[in-house]
Amino acid sequence: MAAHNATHDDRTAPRGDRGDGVRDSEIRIEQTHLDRVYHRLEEKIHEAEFLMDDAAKRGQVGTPGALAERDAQVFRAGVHLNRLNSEFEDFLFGRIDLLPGKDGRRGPDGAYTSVEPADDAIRTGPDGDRAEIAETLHIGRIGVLDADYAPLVIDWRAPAAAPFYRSTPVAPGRVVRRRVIRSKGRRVLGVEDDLLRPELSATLDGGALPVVGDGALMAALGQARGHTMRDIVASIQAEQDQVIRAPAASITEVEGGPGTGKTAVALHRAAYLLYQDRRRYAGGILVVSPTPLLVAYTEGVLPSLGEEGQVAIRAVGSLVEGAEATTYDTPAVARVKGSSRMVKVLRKAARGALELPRGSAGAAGSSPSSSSSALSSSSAASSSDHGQLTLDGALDGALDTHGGRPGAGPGARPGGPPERLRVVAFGARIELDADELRTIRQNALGGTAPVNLLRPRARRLLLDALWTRSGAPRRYTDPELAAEAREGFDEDISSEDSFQEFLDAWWPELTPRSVLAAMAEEKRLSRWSRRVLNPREVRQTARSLARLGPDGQGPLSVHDVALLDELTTLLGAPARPAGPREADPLDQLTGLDELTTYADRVSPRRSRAERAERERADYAHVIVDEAQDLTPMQWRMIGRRGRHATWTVVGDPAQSSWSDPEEAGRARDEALGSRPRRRFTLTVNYRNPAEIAELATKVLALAMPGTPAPEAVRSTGVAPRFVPGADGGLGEAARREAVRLLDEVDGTVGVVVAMNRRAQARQWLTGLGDRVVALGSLEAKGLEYDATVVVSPAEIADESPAGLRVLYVALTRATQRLTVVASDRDVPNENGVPDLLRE
Ligand SMILES: Nc1ncnc2c1ncn2[C@@H]1O[C@H](COP(=O)(O)OP(=O)(O)OP(=O)(O)O)[C@@H](O)[C@H]1O
Repeated sequence: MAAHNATHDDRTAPRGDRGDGVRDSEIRIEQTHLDRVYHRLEEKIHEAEFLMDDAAKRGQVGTPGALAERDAQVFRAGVHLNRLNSEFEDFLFGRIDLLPGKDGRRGPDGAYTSVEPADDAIRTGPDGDRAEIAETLHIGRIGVLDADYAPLVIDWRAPAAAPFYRSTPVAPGRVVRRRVIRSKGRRVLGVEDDLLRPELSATLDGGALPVVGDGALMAALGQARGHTMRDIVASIQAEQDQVIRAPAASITEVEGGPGTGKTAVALHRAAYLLYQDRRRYAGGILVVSPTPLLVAYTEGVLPSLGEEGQVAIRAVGSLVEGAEATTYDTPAVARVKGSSRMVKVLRKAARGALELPRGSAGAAGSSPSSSSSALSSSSAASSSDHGQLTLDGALDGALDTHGGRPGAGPGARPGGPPERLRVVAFGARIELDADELRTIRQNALGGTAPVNLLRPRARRLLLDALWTRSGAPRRYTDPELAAEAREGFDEDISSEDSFQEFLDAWWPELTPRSVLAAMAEEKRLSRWSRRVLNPREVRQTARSLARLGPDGQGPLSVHDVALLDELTTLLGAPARPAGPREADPLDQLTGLDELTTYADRVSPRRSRAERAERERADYAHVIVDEAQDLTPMQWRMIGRRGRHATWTVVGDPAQSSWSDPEEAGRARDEALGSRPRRRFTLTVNYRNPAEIAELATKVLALAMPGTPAPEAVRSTGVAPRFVPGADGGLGEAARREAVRLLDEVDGTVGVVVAMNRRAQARQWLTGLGDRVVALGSLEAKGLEYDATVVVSPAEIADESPAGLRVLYVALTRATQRLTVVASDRDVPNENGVPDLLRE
């Protein structure tokens, strides 16, 4: 596609327009239609309010069935009301004028179903081709029918709306004119038309079909950017529409360069899937985004499309319940933590942590005070119902687990797990020593089951060993009597608090955070990562984990979160006694849309943990944005959340900040499984003007030689600006350029720096207001600004092995203007152009 010159003047210059008179009268026509739509919406709101009232009255009937019905009705009416009451900025945004359909058939919404025009739709005569418009459809965020069930507005996701997006001058189908309507609240502000069959003289109600403006896309692209992304529902392009409406089954993979609309398309696809099969996707759609900044940037898109609630947009560093990554690791550490080699290390750590002193691996439920209660309960030796079994007070090991405490008895390694279990049974002392306990532990740990879930097995093996040691098996020849005695033996020993205390110390319940924190000890990590990590990697990784502190509650890095998730799987959730679950009236209902999520939201009866656990596995569809950045460990984490899901994966290998794409590719294949894949490529850059795209392409050629760049769709006529900043004056130059750009553009300005300059860059911009932001190179991912200042390309490129690709990302964030500030390291030429950006 040729770059389109979209200066302000050009955009507003009418093409087929015959003056403001036509524009105004066309606006009036659309206003009349919008008034009808709002009148109908008001009627629907009254209906919904009546439904709510009626439901409230039913609530007085107390049968569970009636209550459930009321809840469902209130819920449905509430959703309906909410959607209708939402102040959609441009509720009605499109219109298509169509030729009659080939087969003359109409669908349930009253629109012709055929994509192709009827054979006799176009009449060829001496003055050229002529046709009469047979059908006009208005497209909006939700569908509205009039009282006779004729469509006033077609939902943008309905099949009848597809020609609005799909038709092109090359393949117009039935569409003669496509119109984008701009409105605010209830007022139509403007219309922009595209004529898809310009050669045709078309008439509408006997008059010529007027054409106003120069197309909506250019108008949309030229608008100033704010701090949040806008939906593109009024100007989705044909290649994007193919992705949005691709069938949900299996896996949809989308690649495309910067600015091709991958994020926008992914979010619109979520809305489309919900429209297509609300019941199925009410199970939840997960959108995984690389950074919290991108989450905040994109969060408003789905509500603007009328979809809220069913879609969770999460940063990859916040995917684990309760974990919120706030820091970034250095590239070297990130490389280790992201690598699938960590699986082996974590497996060892999860099992090895059982050997650690209590407190260092966070044994839940085994506090120091519970140890001293072991002392008192065990010293008051109890006598059993059998009168023959006594638990000795000398559970030395259990008491010694907090090494160095006064009263620590012999037989325990200071600071380590208990090394001796001693009980009195059948009038005799029975003891298991360190070697025996170790063998029992190893037997219990056999296989790959989660460590916390093996505690009952370990407990049983301990009791087996004590029973054998007691000599009792030899005393009972009658198997029935033996079984009965054994039952009593087990019951008596396990019911003692002190035995429980021993177990807590010897097989503590491990938490993922505490195991991760335990890995901060270099020697220990070296043991757990033998033959997997080299000494340098061990040292760097251990040092980075020290941030977590001894209790593991310190700040997590983005890459720590995937490790936590892996550990959660390796450790398993500790067994909890299952509490009785009250019947939820909403659960009894079937066949109602959105109930699952509603029940989830409102039911206080379901525990947080239960919800978190379900959330881990139960997404119906997973959308991964910026997929090229995920590390193997992150793919494993996301894979766990989409085991039964269908997927949409969007990304651009040329923007990957991960150093080993092949390793990540394998992990991605594993997460996605063997289901068939449907691949799409987006080819048009809607963000960058051609001048900026051209500069970025130079870096692309270095970062990924041979990769085609997407074609920029417009041009501003303004080339990127280069400013030598010299090291001492970098901040000054960056600030000066930011100020200049704030003056030149209406919207936002982003100043992108190498990650280690983030704090400094924030200082540089102090006092410039909230239209300007400082960003580390990795944080710029997915975002866009009217103008950007990229500070020292060389520093960004040298940051990591993927530095050139990260620089490519930084250079492709601007919609209008780009300034590059060079440091000495950039070796700028006399025009300030850094070495990297020259031919
Ligand atoms: N059809 C369209 N109509 C109007 N604007 C569009 C369209 N497609 C994309 N855009 C705009 O282009 C910009 C880039 O879109 P988006 O961020 O989705 O691209 P991306 O491919 O995810 O980019 P990146 O890979 O750089 O993150 C956004 O401002 C988006 O709104």
